[in-house]
Amino acid sequence: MHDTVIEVRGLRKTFGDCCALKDVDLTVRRGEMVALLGASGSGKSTLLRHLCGLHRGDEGSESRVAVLGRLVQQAGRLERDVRRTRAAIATIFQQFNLVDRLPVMHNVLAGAFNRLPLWRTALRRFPAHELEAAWLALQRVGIERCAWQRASTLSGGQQQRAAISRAIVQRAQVILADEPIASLDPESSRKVMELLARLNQEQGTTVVVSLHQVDFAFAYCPRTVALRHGQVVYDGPTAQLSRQRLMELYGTQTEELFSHRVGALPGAASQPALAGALPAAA
Ligand SMILES: Nc1ncnc2c1ncn2[C@@H]1O[C@H](COP(=O)(O)OP(=O)(O)OP(=O)(O)O)[C@@H](O)[C@H]1O
Repeated sequence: MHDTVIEVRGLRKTFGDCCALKDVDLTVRRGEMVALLGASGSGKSTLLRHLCGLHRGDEGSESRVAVLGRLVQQAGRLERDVRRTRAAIATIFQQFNLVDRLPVMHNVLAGAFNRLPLWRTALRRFPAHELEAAWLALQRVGIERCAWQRASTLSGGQQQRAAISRAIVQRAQVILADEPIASLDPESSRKVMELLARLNQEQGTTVVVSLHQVDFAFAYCPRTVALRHGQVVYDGPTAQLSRQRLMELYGTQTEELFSHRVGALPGAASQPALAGALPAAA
């Protein structure tokens, strides 16, 4: 068993004349829940997409990404058996990545595709134990009543919970969540973050979640990695990210990182030390 689950070394990504990631180094250990914080355009999505091989670093650069002890990419080239590594990584995106026209149940069962023969997934003939696992996963996130609705009929928060159910069925060891709460109301945001935190605490799933709002990082993520202009500018305990430190890191962009009252977040109540580090709500 590898204690290091995510290892990024010298990751560099250039889009045209925009250097989106500049020699990023990152190590995430098994069972961590890490917030990836930064203003718009700081490189959060780009970094997450490199972790699962949806983006490749600059060719010929020193860039190296390994997940669960297996190489994902090196020097801008994807590893040949990246699919095997991806099978253990669940991705949850801001724009709910479900198949709209399919029932929620079938979307959740997609988490089992990696271990089912192709004919079963093509004909949607799922073994009883997989159906049961999907049902239990839907129960766990509290949307089992929506199981046979089309995914498109769910609210944004319910769709994110369906995506979390799919990650459960996938038995993912790593969840990469790219601004999963960006378009949700505060109550739905809280539910989604609580579910991610519970998976992390109860099953030891390693979670890296990019967030716009620092308040949610304080409430749910013990560690924060903060990006600015494609560089890691802070990597450490979220509790040590005072408002002043954020001002130093983000300057005029700081306000963009605060959008909710942390007092409204139950998780924050259990971390009173963090609340003192937060600014008064606007
Ligand atoms: N496919 C692309 N083509 C060109 N430029 C891109 C592409 N993807 C990202 N970029 C640029 O890379 C930089 C980092 O973008 P990224 O989406 O990673 O930021 P982000 O921190 O996730 O932002 P947001 O919070 O707004 O989603 C930005 O300047 C963006 O314009």
